[in-house]
Amino acid sequence: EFPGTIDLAKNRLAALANVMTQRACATQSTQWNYQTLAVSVPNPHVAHVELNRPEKGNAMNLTFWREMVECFKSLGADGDIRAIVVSGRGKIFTGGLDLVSLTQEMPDFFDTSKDIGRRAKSLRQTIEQFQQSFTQIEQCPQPVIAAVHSACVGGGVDLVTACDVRFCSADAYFQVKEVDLGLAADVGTLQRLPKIVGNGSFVKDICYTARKVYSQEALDMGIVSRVLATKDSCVEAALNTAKLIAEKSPVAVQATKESINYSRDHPVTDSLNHVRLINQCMLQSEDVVKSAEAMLNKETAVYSKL
Ligand SMILES: CC/C=C\C=C\CC(=O)SCCNC(=O)CCNC(=O)[C@H](O)C(C)(C)COP(=O)(O)OP(=O)(O)OC[C@H]1O[C@@H](n2cnc3c(N)ncnc32)[C@H](O)[C@@H]1OP(=O)(O)O
Repeated sequence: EFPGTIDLAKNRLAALANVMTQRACATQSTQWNYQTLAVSVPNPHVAHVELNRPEKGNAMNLTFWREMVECFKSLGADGDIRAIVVSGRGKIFTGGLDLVSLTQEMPDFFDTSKDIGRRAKSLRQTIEQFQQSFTQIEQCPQPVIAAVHSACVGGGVDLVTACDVRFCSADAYFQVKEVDLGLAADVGTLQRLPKIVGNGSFVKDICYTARKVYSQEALDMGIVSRVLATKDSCVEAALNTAKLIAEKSPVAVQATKESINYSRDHPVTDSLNHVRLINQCMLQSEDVVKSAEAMLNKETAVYSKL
């Protein structure tokens, strides 16, 4: 009877909902304060982690290695976050291990006055800590999407191989650069890349030669699943994919990540048993009923915080 009044009320409610969503996103993003990473929540339930040393080519110093663990532990434990995008600020995605910090912040590496056994032990601990920086991405329950532009060198390849999904821009290249520095890659590439691309000859080709793999070859060989024209369109595509994931049941998505990752490292029979154990719990989730009802009623299901 009062169509004008009803429309007005509807518009006000929509505006209010919009403001509340923006406030929720802003409140969430203030809890992550880092020197080498910028974390924001551009869409509800979606976190965007940007490597944030653009003036240093997002090179990985000691602070970065520590903050990656803190950041992904914190995001992983956040029941409001359902998908995460990782990209790099500035001209390049990352130049990898900070070669300046290697000499300035990690003097133990080169201190020949110390006993070899003690130096080796200290180095082993450092490598383990650095490995954890990227293993934390794999262990975080939410899917992580890498959006790579321009150079992704050394530690950058270690980082993106720990992510669940990789997109890149047309100008991107991947370089397993370690042999050029006289070392074997040791923070994940040699372990994860063969399982991503499934072509041992290609993996050894690029790891022995440190040659650059440009976007088209990266797509052909399965390092990435999409190539976008520019950095901006690449980040946008990653955020859109994250948004799509965030609309699904977080129970279903996180169990899916856990099962795929487990199956990568175990025989099929063990993996089938593993998913049985997950689903004997998760099939009882309210999300299953909600999803079925929404499907039958041609509605969109809304899932509660995990
Ligand atoms: C326990 C071990 C754990 C991990 C091990 C990881 C191994 C590796 O990561 S090996 C790879 C090491 N990285 C490199 O060898 C790359 C060195 N950088 C470059 O070759 C180039 O910078 C580039 C990545 C090709 C980018 O070139 P360009 O686009 O021309 O930019 P630049 O002007 O060169 O760089 C801008 C700015 O960033 C600094 N920078 C870039 N990468 C690094 C780095 N890896 N370490 C320290 N600094 C880096 C570069 O010096 C520039 O800074 P200025 O102050 O302007 O000089």
